[in-house]
Amino acid sequence: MFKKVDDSIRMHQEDEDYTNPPEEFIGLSDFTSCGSDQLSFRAGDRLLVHTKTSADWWWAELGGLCGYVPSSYLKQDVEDSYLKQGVEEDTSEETSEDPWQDEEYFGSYGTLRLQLEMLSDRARTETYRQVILTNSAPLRGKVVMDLGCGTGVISLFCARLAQPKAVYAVEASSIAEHTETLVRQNGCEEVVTVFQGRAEELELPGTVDILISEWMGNCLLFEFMVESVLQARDRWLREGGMMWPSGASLCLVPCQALDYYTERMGFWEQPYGLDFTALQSLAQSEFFSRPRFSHLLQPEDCLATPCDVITLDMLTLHVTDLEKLRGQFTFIVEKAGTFHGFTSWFRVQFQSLERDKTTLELDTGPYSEPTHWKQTLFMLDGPISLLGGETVSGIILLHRNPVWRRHMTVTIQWRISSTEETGNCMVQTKSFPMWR
Ligand SMILES: N=C(N)NCC[C@H]1O[C@@H](n2cnc3c(N)ncnc32)[C@H](O)[C@@H]1O
Repeated sequence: MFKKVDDSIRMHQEDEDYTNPPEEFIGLSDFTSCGSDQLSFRAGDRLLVHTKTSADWWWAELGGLCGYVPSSYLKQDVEDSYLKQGVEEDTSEETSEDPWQDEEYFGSYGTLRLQLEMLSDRARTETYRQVILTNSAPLRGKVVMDLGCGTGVISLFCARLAQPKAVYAVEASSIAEHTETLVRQNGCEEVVTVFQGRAEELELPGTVDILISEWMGNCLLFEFMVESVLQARDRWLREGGMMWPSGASLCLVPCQALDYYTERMGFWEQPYGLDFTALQSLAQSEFFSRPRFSHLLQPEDCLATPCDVITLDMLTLHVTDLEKLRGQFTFIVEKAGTFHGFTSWFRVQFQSLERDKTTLELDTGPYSEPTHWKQTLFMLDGPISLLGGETVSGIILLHRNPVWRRHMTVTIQWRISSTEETGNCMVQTKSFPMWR
């Protein structure tokens, strides 16, 4: 909860534009402050927003306290604002927004562009093929659900490389209309049945022995398709059945990102001999306030040994666990360099159907063959020079958006302490909306 006013905050209040009276907003969900200048509130609280400092963070007041609040957690007080503007209250628009954005989401997956990107990802697709191939014997006679099958490639692997009793290929986007044809053209129609629709809404012929899905998004969870997988597990996976992937880990490392920093920030130093540094604060807000997807981290830019910060067991994970996931880290900086930010990626494991057989893994990190996800970069506001030997420790919070259910905010809190550090070192924190 925000308590003291330090210089930046005081400067901010002096900037207050008093010609614009504060607007009243209502909290859509609880928000717990992740930094000393943020303001916690509960769903239903009525906050006064004084300044919309940026698209994502607003300066607000509640009960005499002020602080930054995430704009995506607030809803205009329709009664109040419409009355002020004398606008006829029309909630139809407000309620028509689908929090899952399914039309846009499944619309994009109905295009070959995304399906091609996933199929062209050799490391991804070959891993799933190897999982089927190495488990072909125990797959005999089993019933498999392939959730989000897309073109059906995993289902076809099952039918062609093993002898399952049945494969239920479930796909909500319009690509499913073509999947039926692909199943027939590859002679798998006896085994593979395509079900077009959202997995949550479908009736399957019965329970399944294995639930296989390629559900992972950037930073592991973006899109939150994992919720659909867990719902399907709870409804269709038989007791003792197998989840593929069986486990998932989110990995993190402090890193250099000099090329990206130079390209987006350094550029303004002297373009064409001119001084454009006045644009650098805007550049920081525009380029560094959100994660950068598809960042290709070079191994030599890792400043420490990466670590798993969040680990999920797909058999025991609950949908409610997805609201807030927390991990912690302690990195020992292994070489001198510039700390530009943190990079994250994920690994997923496929436990063998046969006891004590090898667990296969898909690692999307910088030390493995690149995948279409690449990695996700979280840039600090400003680079920090490190000598080597320092400790970078802290926590990472994945806070699912209570309104936009495929989105989340990643908050990283860290402190840098060096061996000769005396007294308390500063704890830094930064929140990155992904994307709302
Ligand atoms: N990040 C990913 N791996 N995305 C793959 C998503 C694939 O699964 C499909 N899909 C996602 N959620 C669902 C669902 N609840 N039901 C059926 N298909 C789904 C989607 O249309 C696409 O073909």
